[in-house]
Amino acid sequence: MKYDFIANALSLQAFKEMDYKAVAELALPIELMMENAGLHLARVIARKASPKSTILIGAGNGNNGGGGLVAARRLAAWGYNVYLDLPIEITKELPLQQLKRALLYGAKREAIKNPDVWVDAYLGFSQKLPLGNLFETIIAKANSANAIRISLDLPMGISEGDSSPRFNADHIITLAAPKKLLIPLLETDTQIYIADLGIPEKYYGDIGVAMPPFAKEQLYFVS
Ligand SMILES: NC(=O)C1=CN([C@@H]2O[C@H](COP(=O)(O)OP(=O)(O)OC[C@H]3O[C@@H](n4cnc5c(N)ncnc54)[C@H](O)[C@@H]3O)[C@@H](O)[C@H]2O)[C@@H](O)CC1
Ligand SMILES: [K+]
Repeated sequence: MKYDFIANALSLQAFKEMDYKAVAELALPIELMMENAGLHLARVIARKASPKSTILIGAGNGNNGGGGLVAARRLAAWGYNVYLDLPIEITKELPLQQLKRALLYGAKREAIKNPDVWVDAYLGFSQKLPLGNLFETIIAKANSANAIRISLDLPMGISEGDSSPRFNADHIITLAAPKKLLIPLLETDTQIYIADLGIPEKYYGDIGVAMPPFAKEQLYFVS
């Protein structure tokens, strides 16, 4: 039976509670989950890119950005041409560490104008709307670019309680569980994947939902 995205979708609040509980109880460092998130993201990007593609990874000063920077590092290691768009100074410890690594691996700090692939790891589940001018300008440029657009976790511009311009993702790699905020996108051409971060099945069961079928597919393709 197909996994029911809608029946198992979580509010952001419920998702964060499950996620934080697993982190606290299982001694799971965020950095470990970020490494998994970034690798899943990099795998999807690598499938969509060609060896000559230019890949622009937009990263913000948070854990969503940190995941994007892990992907930048992995892709650079595989030989891809990786560029970084860092509209906000990266100051927080984890994303800063990931930035240092990505640069050492050869990613270039340059917001190129016409990338073949444009990755949105600018903001994730802690984004506050309205986004503000800086990010709205990036969204306008990205949405009019002739690029494959890929978002990590939640596209920038999608959050609870508001509507805003949003990064028009062709592909979304959402983390660990389906999110209610993504349900309207099931009716569109956007392709959604759910990536396993290693949260045990029990944590899903405890809040009354089913874990995506990660035992078989750790990067589960929804539609
Ligand atoms: N267990 C976890 O919490 C994990 C989180 N991960 C990733 O981390 C993301 C959440 O990370 P964070 O909580 O660090 O936050 P985000 O990366 O979503 O946002 C970063 C920061 O941006 C700032 N911000 C929010 N709205 C803004 C706006 N409109 N303009 C300018 N700045 C704004 C906030 O200060 C926020 O803390 C998830 O979406 C996911 O991608 C994963 O990497 C791994 C595990
Ligand atoms: K994002």
